[in-house]
Amino acid sequence: MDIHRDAVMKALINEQWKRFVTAGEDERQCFLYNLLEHGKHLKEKQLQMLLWEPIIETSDTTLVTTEWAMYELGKDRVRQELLYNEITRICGSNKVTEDMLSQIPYLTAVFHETLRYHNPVAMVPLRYIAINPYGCYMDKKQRENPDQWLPERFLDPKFDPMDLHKTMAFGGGRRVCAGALQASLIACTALGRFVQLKQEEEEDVDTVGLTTLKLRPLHVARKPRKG
Ligand code: HEM
Repeated sequence: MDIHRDAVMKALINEQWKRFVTAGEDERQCFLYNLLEHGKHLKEKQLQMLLWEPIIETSDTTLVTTEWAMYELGKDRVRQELLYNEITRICGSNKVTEDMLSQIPYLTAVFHETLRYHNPVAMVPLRYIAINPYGCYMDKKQRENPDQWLPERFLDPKFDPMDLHKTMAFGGGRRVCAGALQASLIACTALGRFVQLKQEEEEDVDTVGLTTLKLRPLHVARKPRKG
């Protein structure tokens, strides 16, 4: 793991460093440039870890939530159909975009219910105390059927549709997640697109081929098998 991480971070830093040489002032306004410019005392490993952590914490949480939502929808044909119909009603044959999300409440409900049911951050540190969200979410006194994945619970009028903090997934207080809106937009748009793709192009999508091409260089993936 260490070797892979080091190799990826080294390649990423080198790539960006080359870009910074020709980039304008505006394009240099980023976390990495500031680290490289003002963190000359940092060892290479420290630099890599400072970069690695936010990448993983922001992309892993969002990706894992999207994956769990797809898993739950994949198991639940009825709710998958419901979501598909709602998306089609709003978007027609167009692809889901971020600006349409506020009109598709079931999609955001799927996102929030997935955060509740498969919380990607197991412990939420509120600095002086740590909260166990799973314990709170599964409390039968607080929620009906807490052990079931039921997105409709977040359609209850007691929840503000635009509230990103229907669960404790993004923490709270001063250190509340700075990317909650972005995570919600990315995950919901991706989910919406996957559901559209699944229903409309089910027959055409060669998922095995796609994965193979992504994971292996093209010339290797295309090499005909012997025998
Ligand atoms: C589903 C996805 C995500 C979840 C569940 C999540 C959860 C959290 C939690 C619980 C914290 C608070 C940690 C603490 O109290 O120390 C946090 C902090 C933070 N998150 Fe997220 N996060 C997600 C996605 C993102 C994304 C996409 C970004 C950026 C684009 C982001 C940026 C941040 C930042 C910068 C902080 C630190 C805030 C601070 O300490 O002032 N997060 N996140």
